[in-house]
Amino acid sequence: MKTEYSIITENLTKKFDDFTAVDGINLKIRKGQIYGLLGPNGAGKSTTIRMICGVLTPTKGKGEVLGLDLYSQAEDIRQNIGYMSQRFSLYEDLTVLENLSFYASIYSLTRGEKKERIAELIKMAGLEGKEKRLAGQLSGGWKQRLALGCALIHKPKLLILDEPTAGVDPVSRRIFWELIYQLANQGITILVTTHYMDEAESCDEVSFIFKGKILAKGTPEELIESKNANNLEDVFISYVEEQTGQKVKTSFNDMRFICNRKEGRKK
Ligand SMILES: Nc1ncnc2c1ncn2[C@@H]1O[C@H](COP(=O)(O)OP(=O)(O)OP(=O)(O)O)[C@@H](O)[C@H]1O
Repeated sequence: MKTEYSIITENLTKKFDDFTAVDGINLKIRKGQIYGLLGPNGAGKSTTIRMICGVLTPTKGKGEVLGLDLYSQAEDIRQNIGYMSQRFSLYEDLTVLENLSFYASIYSLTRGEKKERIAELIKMAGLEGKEKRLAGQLSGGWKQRLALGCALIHKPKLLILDEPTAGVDPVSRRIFWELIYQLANQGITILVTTHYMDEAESCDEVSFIFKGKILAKGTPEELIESKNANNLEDVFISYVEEQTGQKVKTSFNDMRFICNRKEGRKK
């Protein structure tokens, strides 16, 4: 498989007993790309990610991550990627510094490397002055950036983010995405799942997953054009409607209109 790609999967499939959660997924993610996986709840995004991270063995198909085989080199994959889940994987009763230090030990950084890297990451995450705060006492946005720092401690070339901005405020989301851009500009490949369509539009390429299958993939511009839509949210809804045969009743604009009318009636 070619080395210009950080992730390649062919017919990647995962079954849980008789249920097929991921059904023949083909991905080619170039080095340095920000790649988004989109899809409704239960579509199979996290299961796909867990296979790519080397924590879940596929039922069928093949794949390479950073040139490493998904089956025979899963442990090497786990060591070489950065992973951040929506639950942030922090130790809430440890301080900011202790969390970073803990992750540095897991990846066997030397004492010198550890000190230097932790200082870099504290700065990157804007956590200066908060080093001695317990992670559990940080607000959502700070926790999120600390978790990102922990995921980057060993300078991974591939960063995998599973709904990293779920539950954080809009300002924190923007700050987080600025960091993501900076990392991509440094050549780090980023695979991210999100339910936020503004975030999806910030990706270089995206795939829509529905019931374990990829329905469409391309740049956000290509997908918007292909459906003659105004934005990725409308494209997403259009695919869901096609697949379920059910019309999603109203756009947000229509809803605002309906609410205004109701307000009007009350007066
Ligand atoms: N360990 C498991 N055993 C059985 N079924 C599972 C398991 N893990 C996931 N599933 C099922 O596989 C399907 C896909 O789940 P997955 O978590 O990958 O979806 P998702 O797209 O990440 O959803 P969300 O957006 O809600 O996080 C779901 O129906 C889920 O219930």
